[in-house]
Amino acid sequence: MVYAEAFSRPLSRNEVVGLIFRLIIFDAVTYFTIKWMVDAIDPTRKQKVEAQKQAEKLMKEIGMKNVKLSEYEMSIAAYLVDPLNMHVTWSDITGLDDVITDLKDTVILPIKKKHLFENSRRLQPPKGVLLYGPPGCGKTLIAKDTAKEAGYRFINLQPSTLTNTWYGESQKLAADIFSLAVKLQPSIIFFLFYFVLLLYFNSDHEAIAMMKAQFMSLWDRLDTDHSCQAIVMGAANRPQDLDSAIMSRMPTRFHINQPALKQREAILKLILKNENVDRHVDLLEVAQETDGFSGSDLKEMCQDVALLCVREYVHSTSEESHDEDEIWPVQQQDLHRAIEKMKKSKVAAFQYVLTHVCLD
Ligand SMILES: Nc1ncnc2c1ncn2[C@@H]1O[C@H](COP(=O)(O)OP(=O)(O)OP(=O)(O)O)[C@@H](O)[C@H]1O
Repeated sequence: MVYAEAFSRPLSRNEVVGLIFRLIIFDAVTYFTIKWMVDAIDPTRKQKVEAQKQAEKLMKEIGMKNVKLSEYEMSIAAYLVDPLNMHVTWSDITGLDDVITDLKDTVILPIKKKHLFENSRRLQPPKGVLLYGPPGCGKTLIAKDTAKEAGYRFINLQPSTLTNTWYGESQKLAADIFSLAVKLQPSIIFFLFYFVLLLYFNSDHEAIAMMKAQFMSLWDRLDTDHSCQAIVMGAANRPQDLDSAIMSRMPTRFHINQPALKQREAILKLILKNENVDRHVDLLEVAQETDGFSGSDLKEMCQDVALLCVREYVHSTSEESHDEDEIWPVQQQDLHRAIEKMKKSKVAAFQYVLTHVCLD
């Protein structure tokens, strides 16, 4: 009754201003309350805040602190590496000379000599490059070296960045991956098309299907814009698991194979080059014993050997007499023990995957 009376007469100017003011306050309080509630129940909130801090630090380091980034761009930029801060060189990779030469000619040359390709419609730096082969054989290392030599910023996209998004957020994230690559150009976005990401991409969930469609169309836009200096590089263990839409966008492909005997010997030499190794150690014999090992397995095995030598030294001498220079050199039998240990752990890991992943 009171209200009816109040609204039956025209409102004064002050009353209108007061009403608008109250409405604004009410809307603001509602907005911030809902935002606070969404943030409070968002399980990825903490991760996002940390990513934001890291992204701000990295953007400052590359002299782009005034470039405005969205929340999703921040979470992707947290994995940015500036080529000037990359401590990798081609000499960190061995046994892959043919692949590296081919990659330098097909990917790096058109980037570095862009002016020679400017008037050509057919010869443009590739926008989609796929490195495929077994795990631990140097794909990530090669992608980083490519970015370093080309002088491109390297965005190492983590599968969790895509898959940990809320329902409905993934489309926004897909758009922001590409907008960030453009803002940070020249840049390489590096995807690991592994188990988690493949499950995600191959899902027939409606929201993911929409995200994928948008992802592909943005990728096409990047591909057709010749002035844009951004490349998508992907790594996959089994290219046959990749969707044909993804494969067709990565026509430049390189097979990174499991290292053969001579390559394993070269990788062992490289990994052990600064270690104290007994001069009687025969690395060819070690390479023969490590058939089926990846570069990453060899690295892990050598780290295990180094640890073994330190451990044995520490246990066999008193604490007062510990001296780094006295740790005895790596012997053939140390390497042999580490190989056997590694083989056992590979079998155990394989059995675990068979029973827990394949049978689930
Ligand atoms: N050809 C190689 N020469 C020298 N080191 C190598 C080589 N291959 C692998 N390594 C060693 O193994 C580590 C892992 O390699 P990298 O991460 O590049 O492999 P990947 O193929 O990307 O593996 P994944 O498929 O598991 O992601 C490297 O940091 C390096 O120490």
